[in-house]
Amino acid sequence: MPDGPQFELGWEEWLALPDLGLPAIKAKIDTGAKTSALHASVIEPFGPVTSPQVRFLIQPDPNNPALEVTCSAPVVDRREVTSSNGETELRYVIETDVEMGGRRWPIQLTLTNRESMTYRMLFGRGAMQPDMVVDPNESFHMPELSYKLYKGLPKKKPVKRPLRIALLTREPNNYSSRRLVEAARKRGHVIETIDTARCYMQIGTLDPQVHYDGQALPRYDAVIPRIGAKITDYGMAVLRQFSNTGAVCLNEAGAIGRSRDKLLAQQLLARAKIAMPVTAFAHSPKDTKDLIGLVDGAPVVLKLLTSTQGRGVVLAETRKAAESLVDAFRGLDANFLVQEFVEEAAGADVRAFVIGNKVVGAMKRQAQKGEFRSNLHRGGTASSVRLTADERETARAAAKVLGLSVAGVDLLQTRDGPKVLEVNSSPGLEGIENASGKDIAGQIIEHLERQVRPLSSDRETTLRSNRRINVN
Ligand SMILES: Nc1ncnc2c1ncn2[C@@H]1O[C@H](COP(=O)(O)OP(=O)(O)OP(=O)(O)O)[C@@H](O)[C@H]1O
Ligand SMILES: [Mg+2]
Ligand SMILES: [Mg+2]
Repeated sequence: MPDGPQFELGWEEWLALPDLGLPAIKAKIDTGAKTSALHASVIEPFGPVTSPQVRFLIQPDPNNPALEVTCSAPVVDRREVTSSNGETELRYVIETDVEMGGRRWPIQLTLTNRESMTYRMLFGRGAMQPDMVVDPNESFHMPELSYKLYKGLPKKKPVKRPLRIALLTREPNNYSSRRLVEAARKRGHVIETIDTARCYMQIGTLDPQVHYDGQALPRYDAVIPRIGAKITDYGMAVLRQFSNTGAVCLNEAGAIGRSRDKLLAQQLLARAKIAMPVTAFAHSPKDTKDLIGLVDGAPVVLKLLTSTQGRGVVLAETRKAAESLVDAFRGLDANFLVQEFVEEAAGADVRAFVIGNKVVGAMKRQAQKGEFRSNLHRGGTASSVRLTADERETARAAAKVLGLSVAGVDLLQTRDGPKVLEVNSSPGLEGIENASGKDIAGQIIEHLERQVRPLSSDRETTLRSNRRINVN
């Protein structure tokens, strides 16, 4: 440690990033991290090959998402960074000045758009000067700043203009795709249908692109993912690449992944105290009896994890039947879950359609006589329904926990209130539009319009150029 007076930091500090136009940021000081990180969104590269830049959006105040600042900075690198939750991400690295306690010096920052971080900035040891020490018991050793410093900065409004939208789907002609295309065109946007499975990409460039049929796709303002269960993993990779190009994704790849992994989704919902039917999973065949006991014995519902449209969902009325079914599924090497049978739902469930933290429509599906599965593909019928406040709140919360901005939340109506069956990240539009009589496709496009940021003039340069920059 150097002699002389030390520059002592607490474990959280206010600082400024003047070159980015950020007069006040609350940062977590983290000597366990080498690299510093800034929580940004809508990260997009621009500028000439010789001096690449990146533009991004910052919401400095975690409690005021309406406060947004658009920043730009020179890119010095792209780097693989593993964050504290273990996920590895390819991030832009920028260099900019930091100001703290009357000092100003250049630091390197990576840009990440992980959702919901309490601190907008992580100040790592790589950014610390030789005489700096950190007192883990103290907060705010440096002079306190305030978000009030942002007052007077010009406000950015979402601009009404024709958007360039990509609809990622393998089924361009189904009802949902046709309605989304129609709704986008009606509102003056340009929308192209793109087959997810035909997209390919080169990873690790400063200028991410998605290729299709021998050509680089243009930059889209927004992408609507309608990713089928069969290509979830590849579809998520394609979507992440689109996100890297600066496109707004209607649902993020991570959120789609969380909802598709039924075990993970159930665990996340349970952790958020969202009511669900009692559910159990096991891996070893030795635990069959105990597994059925965990959900209180027969009758139970067994579900193949790869099931869709009700096909892999069976009711075992007796314990014996449940045991033989479990054994049969095991013999087929199938992954499945065992769930308490909610008899009073009486063959009905409720689909709540969530867009941007609001339930915009709902329908009740009733199974045909002698059937407990209400799926429309199994002969169920749909009708419009008015949800209770509890049902609306449960649906909204379930979508939020998984990070989905558009979701179809399926609920069973039980004696103890609504219980979540599952959350769909690409909910179909046909049943809900017909039953509710609402223009759900139009509302989805309207939601996208609110998410897309205004263009600045130099964005046009990026649109035209087809350059590719290798960092190494
Ligand atoms: N625990 C339960 N108790 C009573 N009824 C149930 C239960 N689980 C499912 N059902 C009925 O069976 C139907 C199908 O179940 P579920 O939605 O879980 O599977 P799925 O439709 O095959 O999956 P996906 O919706 O992903 O295609 C539900 O819509 C509901 O009507
Ligand atoms: Mg279902
Ligand atoms: Mg589903």
